Amino acid sequence: MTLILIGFMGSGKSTVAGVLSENYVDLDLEIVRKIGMPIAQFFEKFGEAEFRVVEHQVFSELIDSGGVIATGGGIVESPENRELLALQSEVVYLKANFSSLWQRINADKKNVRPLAQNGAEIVEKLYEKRKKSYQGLADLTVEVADKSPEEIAQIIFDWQKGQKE
Ligand SMILES: Nc1ncnc2c1ncn2[C@@H]1O[C@H](COP(=O)(O)OP(=O)(O)OP(=O)(O)O)[C@@H](O)[C@H]1O
Ligand SMILES: O=C(O)C1=C[C@@H](O)[C@@H](O)[C@H](O)C1
Ligand SMILES: [Mg+2]
Repeated sequence: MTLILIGFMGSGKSTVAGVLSENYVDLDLEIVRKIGMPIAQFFEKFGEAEFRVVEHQVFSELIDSGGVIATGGGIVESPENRELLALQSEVVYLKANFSSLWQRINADKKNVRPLAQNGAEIVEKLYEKRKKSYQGLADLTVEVADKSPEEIAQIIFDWQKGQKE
């Protein structure tokens, strides 16, 4: 069984995956490895549609790896990825209100997110558009805005344990 974290940019998928497992797979990092350049540069050169093709390839190769996967915020954009996610039974949605996410995205200088370079209103529209997909595909939803990564990881561990009992 693969534990898959989904949610908007800044929700903490990569951070929480690191607490859950030291061997977690970060889909964005795997994509960077495959394309040989930063994601922002790939968007500039080839555009979002091409990025989604690569994202789907990498995701379908790793989805049955059995560990923990931190997806990118746009994993639900492609219908093919939504189909893959619907077949999984440990999809965890890290949910937060937009203003918390926007604060985190802007404070995070380490990661340049091409789709977050637009103004808050445009990014919020993207958030509103994706919200239903994240929620609809989730087996577990965790409210993350007021919790530490460790608290979030503990909630997920406890839920997983309950699933196995
Ligand atoms: N629970 C938390 N509380 C406070 N800050 C957090 C929490 N989780 C993550 N952060 C911070 O928010 C920022 C975004 O986190 P992270 O990169 O893990 O998000 P992500 O969901 O993987 O984003 P993306 O979709 O762009 O990959 C980072 O600076 C991280 O340190
Ligand atoms: O929300 C998105 O569409 C994205 C989020 C990031 O994790 C990256 O996968 C990329 O920047 C696209
Ligand atoms: Mg991430």
